[in-house]
Amino acid sequence: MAHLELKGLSVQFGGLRAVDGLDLALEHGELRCLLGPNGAGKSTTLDLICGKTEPTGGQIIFDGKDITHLQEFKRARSGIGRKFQTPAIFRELSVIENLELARSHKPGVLASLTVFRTRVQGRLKEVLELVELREHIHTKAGNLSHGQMQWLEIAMLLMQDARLILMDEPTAGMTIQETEKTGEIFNSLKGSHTMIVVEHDMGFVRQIAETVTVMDQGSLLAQGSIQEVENDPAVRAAYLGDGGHDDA
Ligand SMILES: Nc1ncnc2c1ncn2[C@@H]1O[C@H](COP(=O)(O)OP(=O)(O)OP(=O)(O)O)[C@@H](O)[C@H]1O
Repeated sequence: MAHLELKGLSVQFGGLRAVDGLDLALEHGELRCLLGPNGAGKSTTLDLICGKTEPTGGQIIFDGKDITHLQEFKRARSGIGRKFQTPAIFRELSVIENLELARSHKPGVLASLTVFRTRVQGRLKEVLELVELREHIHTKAGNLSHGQMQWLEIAMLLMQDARLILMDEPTAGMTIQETEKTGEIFNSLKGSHTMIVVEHDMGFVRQIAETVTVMDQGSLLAQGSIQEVENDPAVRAAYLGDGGHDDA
């Protein structure tokens, strides 16, 4: 059974079909890169999956359940995490306080300020090591580098037990080293977390890609391995190639 399935998913804004009959299926633990020209409907697709936008047609099935009209907070509770370009971190709190707050919002865990005294062990330790913030637990989030802030937000989603993580241009504004580290983080989440990554940086896509889906004008244009997609004439015409987006 697919972890996430979109069936004929559509949304119309006035006369514009931003997402138009999109079919997509992701296996458990799969990392899917979502590519396409500006305005193709990629961010809107993520908005539809996390419940920020209500579809005008089609279905969203997550973990075998129809969540098409489920409220956004209930989707978050059921394990769908969304990372936006501007990280949703508390800049005045330390790294560890941000992570403890994220954990305390997990269903079934009582929110309590005493959690701030929790020792760095178990899942928290694992997550801190994954995002290389173990040495920065007492640093104010607002004083972290741009890349570290993005990783902290990913860590927060992991502490909330997000099992499907939706990411919109996660490497925007990152240095080459930060981008590479982000790729390593994503690669190590493969298998245990299902991810959709909207990305324009083709070098980064090559670092992390398994299956790539290309959208154009709200619909699926092509799907396959990075090589298949890069050699597809329709993709080259709409997105890559001359005047396109091959910035690798
Ligand atoms: N809330 C909204 N109301 C009206 N139009 C919208 C809304 N959200 C998105 N759109 C339009 O829907 C289309 C798809 O936008 P979307 O942001 O999903 O594209 P995208 O593929 O993510 O593009 P980019 O790569 O530039 O981020 C665009 O034409 C956009 O202007």
